[in-house]
Amino acid sequence: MKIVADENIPLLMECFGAMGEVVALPGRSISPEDVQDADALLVRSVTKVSRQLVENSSLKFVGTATAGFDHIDRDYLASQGIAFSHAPGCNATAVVEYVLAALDILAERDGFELRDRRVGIIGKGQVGGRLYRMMERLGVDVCACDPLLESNEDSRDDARYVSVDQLIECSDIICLHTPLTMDGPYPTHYLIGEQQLRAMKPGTVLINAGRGPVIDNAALKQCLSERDDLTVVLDVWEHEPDADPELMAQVDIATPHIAGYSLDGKIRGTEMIYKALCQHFGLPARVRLPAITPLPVLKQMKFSEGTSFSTTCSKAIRSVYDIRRDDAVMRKGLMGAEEPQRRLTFDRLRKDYPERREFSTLRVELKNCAAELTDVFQALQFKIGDEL
Ligand SMILES: NC(=O)C1=CN([C@@H]2O[C@H](COP(=O)(O)OP(=O)(O)OC[C@H]3O[C@@H](n4cnc5c(N)ncnc54)[C@H](O)[C@@H]3O)[C@@H](O)[C@H]2O)C=CC1
Ligand SMILES: O=C(O)C(=O)[C@H](O)COP(=O)(O)O
Repeated sequence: MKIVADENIPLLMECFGAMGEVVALPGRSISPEDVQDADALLVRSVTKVSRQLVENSSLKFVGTATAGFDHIDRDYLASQGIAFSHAPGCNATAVVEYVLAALDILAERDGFELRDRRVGIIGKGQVGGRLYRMMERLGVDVCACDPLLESNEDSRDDARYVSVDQLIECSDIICLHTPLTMDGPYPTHYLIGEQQLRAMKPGTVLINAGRGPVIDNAALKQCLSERDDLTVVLDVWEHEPDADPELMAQVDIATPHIAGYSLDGKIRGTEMIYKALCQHFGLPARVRLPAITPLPVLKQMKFSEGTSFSTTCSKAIRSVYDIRRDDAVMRKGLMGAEEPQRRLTFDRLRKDYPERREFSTLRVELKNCAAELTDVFQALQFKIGDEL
C-alpha cells in the first residue's frame, strides 16, 4: 500500500509505517502527481482535497486528522467511490481550553468575573457542546445558537437555544464554533458581518476559534476602527496563512490557528484516521496510541491553604497553557513582515508549535481548600488529589 500524508501528522510512521510505503510531504504542496499512484491520502486542514487533486489517481481512501472538513470535496470523493473519514471531536477539549485560557487572561486584565457574564455559543457541536456544559458546571449563564441541532428531534436537548440575533443581543461573551459552510439552510460564511458586529453590546468579548471566514474580516476591521469597546480573540483568519497584520494589531489576542493544537488532541486525530483506514482496508489496528503518547512535563501542582480562588485557577490554567505566549510569538513573527515571509511564518509557527497538554494531564492537590474550589477544578477537567 502507498500512503501519501501531511508531514505534520504526529506519530505518522509509528502508526502507518508498517503498512507499506509512507510518503510524508508538506500539506500545502501535495500535488496530483504525488497522489497519482497512492492508495490512501492522509491530510490536515491545509490540503485542499479537490477534484483537481484526486482525479486520475488510484486513491481509495482519504482521511483528515482534523475535526473540520471544509477543505475536502466530499461529494466528489463519494462520486468516485473514494472512502472519506475525519476526526470528529479529536481536538474539541483543546479548543475549549483555548477559550478558557483566553477568558482567564481577559478577566484578569479587564477586572471581570466569568460568573458575572453571559456566554453565548454559536455552534453547539463537539466544541460548543463541551464548552456549554463546562460553563453550566462553572455556574456561568450560557445560551446557544445552533438551528441545525435545535431543529433535529434526535439531537435536541434542554439547552437554552436562541437565534443569532438574540444571542448577540444578550451575550457578554460570544464564542464561534461552527464549521465553515457556504450553502444549506444555515450557511456560516460571514455569519458575523457588519450588522451583527454593530449590534454587539458595549464591552462584548468575541472569540473565533472556528474558521476565519465565519467573520467578515474587513467588516471587523472597520468596526474595530469605529468602536474601541469590543474585545476580540482570533485564532482563525480569512485567507490563512495570510493573516491580515492590520487586523492582528486591532485584536486583543491573536493566535495562528492553534486552538486545537494540544498534543493530546492531535494524537487523537491521528488515532481516529488510523482506525478508519485500518477498517477500510480490513487491516488489524495494532498500534495503541495512548501507550506511545509522551508523559506531560508538568504532572502535579500543590496549592497552599488560603490561596485565593481566582489565583489558584489562573495558576493551574496558565501552567498548562499560557495563551499569552502564542499571542506574543505570532505578533513578533508576523507584524511588520512582508509577503511571502508572513505566510511562511504563520505556517512555521504551526509546524513548530511547542508541546501543549490538556488540563486533564495535570493533577491538582488542594489540601484544606474550599469544596467549591474542588468543584471548579473538576469542571475544568483537572485531576484532583495527591497520587504521587
Ligand atoms: N481553531 C481550531 O484549531 C479548530 C477549529 N475547529 C473548527 O470548529 C468547527 C466546529 O468544531 P466541532 O464542534 O468539532 O464541530 P461539530 O460539527 O461537532 O459542531 C459544529 C456545530 O455547528 C452547528 N452549526 C452549523 N451551522 C450553524 C449555524 N449556521 N449556526 C449555528 N450553528 C451551526 C452544527 O449544527 C454543529 O452542531 C469545525 O468545523 C472546525 O471548522 C475545530 C477544531 C479545531
Ligand atoms: O481540526 C480542525 O478542524 C482544525 O482546525 C485543526 O486544528 C487544524 O489543524 P491543521 O490541520 O491545520 O494542522
